[in-house]
Amino acid sequence: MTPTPSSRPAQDPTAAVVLDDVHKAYGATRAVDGVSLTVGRGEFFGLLGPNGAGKTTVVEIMEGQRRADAGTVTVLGQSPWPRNTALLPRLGVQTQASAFFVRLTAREHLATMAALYRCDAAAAERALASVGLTEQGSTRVDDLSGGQRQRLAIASALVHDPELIFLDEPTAALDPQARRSLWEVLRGLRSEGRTIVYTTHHLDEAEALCDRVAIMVAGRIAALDSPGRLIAASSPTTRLVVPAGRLTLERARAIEGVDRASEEGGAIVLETLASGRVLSALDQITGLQGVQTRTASLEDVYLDLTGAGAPQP
Ligand SMILES: Nc1ncnc2c1ncn2[C@@H]1O[C@H](COP(=O)(O)OP(=O)(O)OP(=O)(O)O)[C@@H](O)[C@H]1O
Repeated sequence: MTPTPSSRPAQDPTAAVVLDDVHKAYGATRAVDGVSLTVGRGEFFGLLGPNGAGKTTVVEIMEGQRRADAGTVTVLGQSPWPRNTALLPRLGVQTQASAFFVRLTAREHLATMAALYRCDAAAAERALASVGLTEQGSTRVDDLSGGQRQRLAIASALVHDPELIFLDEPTAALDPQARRSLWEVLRGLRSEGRTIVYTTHHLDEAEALCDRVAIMVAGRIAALDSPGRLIAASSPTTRLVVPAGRLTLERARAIEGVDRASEEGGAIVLETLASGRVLSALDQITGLQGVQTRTASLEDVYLDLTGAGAPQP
């Protein structure tokens, strides 16, 4: 289905998840404070926000691990609470602290997971292949690299072919290469049309992978849309980066059309709403060689929404 840009729940009975005005408090802490959202079938949906924003609590409520204090929660057409055992096999859950049978091989581990879900060994083999671990099938879980273990954790969440998958920071603690290679696995899941709720602190990742993202701040949804639309709707400011030693801050600030100038690692960063005018002034002063234009990213949107007073990781 086509994702809806609105943060209000669509009245779509076939949606994977519909939250309507969901609240959850722990004592005086309003962890979730009126969250409404819809995750469409086949959607790769990102949940972003600083530490303590309420992401985990929202996911736990969707998974049926926690009861919402108020509001309605519908997951695959059903209420996940009280714990709905008919729903559980339809969900796949990967957590940051995934439990493994460490003395088994990757293949044996998945075969055990498959058996727990009453699936056959072919299901384990398919899950192994879908995360690119077939070659490591005979490697003991203990001997897998960090990136391979994360793949195995994802495969464990996929083995029973669930309709809805929750992935919680699967790329946390991976080196940049392993992270990028896991992106390919995630892109593969996306192209298979799986419905995924994806929690991450990596904004580049959310921008690259997610159909839509919800940015949570202090228990509420501060923004919800596709990364592209969020970026397009954000500040129209362009940043021009002039290499070190070419321009003083004072001179930069005097250029007509420059709203703000700052120094970043020796380079001068100019913020402007009139990039054409400023670029031609720069051309006169220092030449344009090496001058970079930085367009807005999801990170800019995120920092705008969460920057002031928000708890930082
Ligand atoms: N079991 C609990 N008891 C009391 N307070 C809790 C509990 N779980 C979470 N909280 C509080 O609720 C708020 C939301 O926490 P939550 O873990 O949902 O946020 P989060 O966005 O997932 O954070 P992180 O990115 O650090 O995982 C925080 O203030 C947290 O301290």
